[in-house]
This record gives sequence, structure tokens and C-alpha cells, in this order.
Amino acid sequence: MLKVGITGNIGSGKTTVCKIFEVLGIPVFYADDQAKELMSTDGLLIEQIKAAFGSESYFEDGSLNRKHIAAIVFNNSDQLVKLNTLVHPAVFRAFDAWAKKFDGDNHTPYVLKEAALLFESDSYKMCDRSLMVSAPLNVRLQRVIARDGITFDEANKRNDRQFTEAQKLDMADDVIINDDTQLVIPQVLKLHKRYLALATK
Ligand SMILES: CC(C)(COP(=O)(O)OP(=O)(O)OC[C@H]1O[C@@H](n2cnc3c(N)ncnc32)[C@H](O)[C@@H]1O)[C@@H](O)C(=O)NCCC(=O)NCCS
Ligand SMILES: Nc1ncnc2c1ncn2[C@@H]1O[C@H](COP(=O)(O)OP(=O)(O)OP(=O)(O)O)[C@@H](O)[C@H]1O
Repeated sequence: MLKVGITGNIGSGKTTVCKIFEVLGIPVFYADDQAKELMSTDGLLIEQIKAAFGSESYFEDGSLNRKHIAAIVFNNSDQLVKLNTLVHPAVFRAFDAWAKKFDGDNHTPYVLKEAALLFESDSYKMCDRSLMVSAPLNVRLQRVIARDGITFDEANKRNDRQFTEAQKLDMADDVIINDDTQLVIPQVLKLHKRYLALATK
């Protein structure tokens, strides 16, 4: 079974593109969501996060205080590396276990792994192919500000912690342009055909 990693910088539209693949019946592993899920349920990880970023990292009901952690890590690259080092290995293991469920399943020719940091975390190496969703910085930041209600500065700081568009375009096998000038669904359908063909090779 083919594993395709899908990525894109903040606000590029990777989740939106993944939803289209899901309509076509393709299972998607959402690494960013999985990371947050594990940070709220994995006992060891919770203790490590509290030790690293303080007990305020969790609310009284046990849910993750995302704003608290984001304010620390997106203002200090050493702290971000610390968080990534704690969280990413757990997400890699979860993806491995998830993908194994589809091995030998004739109805699933390929799966997608959606990850903001596919290239930065080297997790593209766990995939057979990589797909990047690309859009210009100003379009991406405007989308995120509208979606999350965060400031330009907050969105920009996250973007600064990611590889550049040019670096990612260079690394990706396939690209979807999602800059409001090209239709997305035809691009997804073309890639879906390509992945089906590769999966049956
Ligand atoms: C700091 C946290 C709690 C903030 O949560 P929040 O709900 O505000 O953001 P969310 O997780 O939805 O991420 C939104 C976008 O921010 C960017 N972003 C998130 N984590 C990172 C990171 N470690 N490095 C650079 N950019 C990041 C991505 O573009 C992502 O799509 C959360 O992002 C987190 O735990 N990040 C560390 C885990 C991680 O690396 N996740 C992403 C890949 S597995
Ligand atoms: N082609 C488009 N036209 C208009 N809005 C779009 C388009 N693509 C995505 N959006 C919107 O932009 C926002 C960001 O898209 P999405 O959440 O899919 O991006 P993402 O890459 O997963 O973001 P992040 O990495 O920040 O979580 C969403 O509100 C989405 O509805």
C-alpha cells in the first residue's frame, strides 16, 4: 500500500485538500490532530510536557492549554525543539500503527499522512511520496488570521519556524497550487489517478 505524505506551510489548505481525498474514499492520518490528542491522553507525555512547560500547560479538566504552550514555543526556538522532541516520536509510532491497519486491504490502494512538518521532522521518509499544497505567504497568513483569530505576528512567527515555500517545493514529488487562481478539485483528481496507478504497479 502506497503512503503519501501531504504537507504545506501554515494556511496553505492541506486540511481542505485532504477532505477532498477523503470524499474519494482515501483514509487520512492527521498528524497535527494526533499530536494534540496524544498530548492530552498519553500519561508519560503529559508529565514530560508539564515538567518542561509548567503545570499551566493543562487546564483543570485535563485539556491542553494550547495558547500557553504556543506562546512559549513560537517565541523561543529552543523550547520548540524541546516540544517537538517530546511529541514527534509518539506521533510517528501512532502513524505506523494506523497505517498497518490498511496493509493487505484491497479497498485502500493508498493512504495520506497530513503533517505540517513532514519535511522538517524527516517524517517524509516514512512515506513513499510527498505532496505539497502551496500558496503565497500573504494568502496563507490572511486565511489563518481569519480562521484562528490570531494576529499577523503570531501567524508569521509560526511560518518562520517552517521551511520556506521554495525549500518545500524543491523537496516535494507533487504539488497542488491553492492560491485562489486555480481550481483545486481537478488537481486532486489528477493526483488521485496518479496514486492509483502507482499503487497497482
Ligand atoms: C503548540 C500547539 C499546542 C498549538 O496548538 P494550536 O491549536 O494553536 O495549533 P495547531 O496544532 O492546530 O497547529 C496549527 C499550525 O501551526 C503550525 N505548527 C504547529 N506546530 C508546529 C511546530 N512544532 N513547528 C512549526 N509550526 C507548527 C502548523 O502550520 C500547524 O498546521 C500545537 O501546535 C503543538 O502541540 N505543536 C507541537 C506538535 C507538532 O509539532 N505538531 C505538528 C506536527 S505533528
Ligand atoms: N482555495 C481556498 N479558497 C478559500 N479559502 C480557502 C482555500 N483553501 C483553504 N481555505 C481556507 O483557509 C483556511 C486554511 O485552510 P486549511 O485549514 O485547510 O489549511 P492548513 O494548511 O491545514 O492550515 P494549518 O497548517 O494552519 O492548520 C481554512 O479556513 C480554509 O477553509
